[in-house]
Amino acid sequence: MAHTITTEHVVKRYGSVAAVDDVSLAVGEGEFFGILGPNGAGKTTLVEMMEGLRQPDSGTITLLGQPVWPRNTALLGRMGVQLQGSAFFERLTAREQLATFGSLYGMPAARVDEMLELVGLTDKASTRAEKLSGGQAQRLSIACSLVHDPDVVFLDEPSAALDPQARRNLWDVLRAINERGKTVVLTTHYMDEAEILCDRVAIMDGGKVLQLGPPADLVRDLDAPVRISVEAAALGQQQAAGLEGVESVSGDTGSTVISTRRPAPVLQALAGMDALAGLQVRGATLEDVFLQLTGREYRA
Ligand SMILES: Nc1ncnc2c1ncn2[C@@H]1O[C@H](COP(=O)(O)OP(=O)(O)OP(=O)(O)O)[C@@H](O)[C@H]1O
Repeated sequence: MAHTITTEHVVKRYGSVAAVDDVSLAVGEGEFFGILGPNGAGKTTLVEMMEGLRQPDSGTITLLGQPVWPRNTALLGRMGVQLQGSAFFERLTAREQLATFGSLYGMPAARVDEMLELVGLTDKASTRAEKLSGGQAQRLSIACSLVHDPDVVFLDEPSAALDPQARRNLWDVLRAINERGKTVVLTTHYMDEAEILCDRVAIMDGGKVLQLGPPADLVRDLDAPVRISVEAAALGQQQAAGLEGVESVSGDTGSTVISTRRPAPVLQALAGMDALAGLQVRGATLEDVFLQLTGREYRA
């Protein structure tokens, strides 16, 4: 696969803090690439260096085959950087915002309507930016980053502060962008978002990339047990411990929770005992990957 972005041994320090500490990675063409980590992990610093907005202390970064530092204006038209909502011209409507950005790049007027459609804001075209909801403003800022038809789009925590429904709507927009062939680099501290959207994800903490790969592979490589829970009234802990394939049993409020790497015989036994009330089956997630890598719970 051709590489759209490469970073080699990139380091950025602020005083004694290594915000980004020797990061080497490559983002493929057309890839949906996630950078995941808790607050302060170094995500924004890394992405801003990829965008050519901050200078690495050492290491090299290329974007579309060219060095990004010193500031490379030839790359500006080929990358889209999501603006924060506060960067809007407050008194302009959604359509006027887009038209303003588009005209800077000589884009035809029809492009504006196409972008409004893409992010689901056609019916808000005449609404002023200051009157948009949080989710609508985020989508408009994404449309602004795409209006000049860049090859690579950087989105820094686009779903922060959105309610669950607005986040899901945004995910549809992000998928649509990637399906148009754009390389997407997304930073997020939401594990589920990274798991659902990204082809590959780099898990960062303390300035380092701790793990990198497709979310499903990272989870599978853990070889973590599946947790099966049923109502405690349907199955006691002692009974559960005697079933084939059970590794350990615990309980929480009103439930019996079984850990197993062989869920099939356990589920079969539960069905046979008519003990499926309140059944929940939970596989490992990226949160478990983070826990294993760092020895601590993930707290965004
Ligand atoms: N301009 C700066 N001056 C001093 N320290 C900084 C600066 N920018 C970032 N840092 C520090 O570098 C570390 C990484 O910050 P960064 O913003 O890259 O993390 P992040 O993963 O994007 O976090 P968040 O999810 O909170 O945005 C933090 O310890 C932060 O305090």
